[in-house]
Amino acid sequence: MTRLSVNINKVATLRNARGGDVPNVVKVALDCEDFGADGITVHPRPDERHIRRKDVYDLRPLLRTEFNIEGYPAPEFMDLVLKVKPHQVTLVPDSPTQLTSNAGWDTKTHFDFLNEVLDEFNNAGIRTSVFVSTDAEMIEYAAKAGADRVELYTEPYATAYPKGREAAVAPFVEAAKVARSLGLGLNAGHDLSLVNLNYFYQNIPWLDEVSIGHALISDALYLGLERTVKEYKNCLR
Ligand SMILES: CC(=O)[C@@H](O)[C@H](O)COP(=O)(O)O
Ligand SMILES: NCC(=O)COP(=O)(O)O
Repeated sequence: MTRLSVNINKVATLRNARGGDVPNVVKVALDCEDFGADGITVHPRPDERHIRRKDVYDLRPLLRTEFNIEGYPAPEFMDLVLKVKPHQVTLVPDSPTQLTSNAGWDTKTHFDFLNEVLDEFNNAGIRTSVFVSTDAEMIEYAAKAGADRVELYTEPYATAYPKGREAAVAPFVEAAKVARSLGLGLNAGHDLSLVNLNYFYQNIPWLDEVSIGHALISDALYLGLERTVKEYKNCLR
């Protein structure tokens, strides 16, 4: 089964536009779970422009599904994750001011750093995932560094999909095979949508998890949250 983890960053972005507590991030997360989501993802950034540290603490005791925290492993982030102890931490190589994630790790260049960080999370009993491109060497070094899983950065797939979906998915199928041969679990995310998700899943049915935020929350404006979560779940069958 491929799990759907809903990324609720965009819900927090909307809330923060006015201050206050509308929409309520915790309620939306719990509703996503009720509507069929298998997990909740947050990506707290250092400037707290969407998910705040407080949201992470508020969510932890109330979630009933898997909690995935993504981010760059700066000391503040590591401290937060080690205190909150989510089911999974996903390491992303974003700089503090970055608009959104736009690349996977160079796991070879940053091997020693990743190895140290992964050790800390592994010792704390938190499943680890490393955000990578489809480059086989990057996946191999993620495994050597101690990752339990890799998350494939799917923006290039989403961008190439309208021009030709077979060519778009081909490097991801190869990367997924490399990950499987190394015994790594496999996640995917970034710009996945109702348009491109089912084809991705059909080609890589052994995917463990997709995390989806931007398109899903945008679709919910038209379809409503309940129908949207169900439609994304249907894409994973
Ligand atoms: C790692 C990844 O692809 C997502 O977490 C993405 O970066 C979402 O972050 P934003 O919602 O800040 O764009
Ligand atoms: N890990 C990817 C994620 O959580 C959501 O990315 P996006 O759907 O907001 O592009």
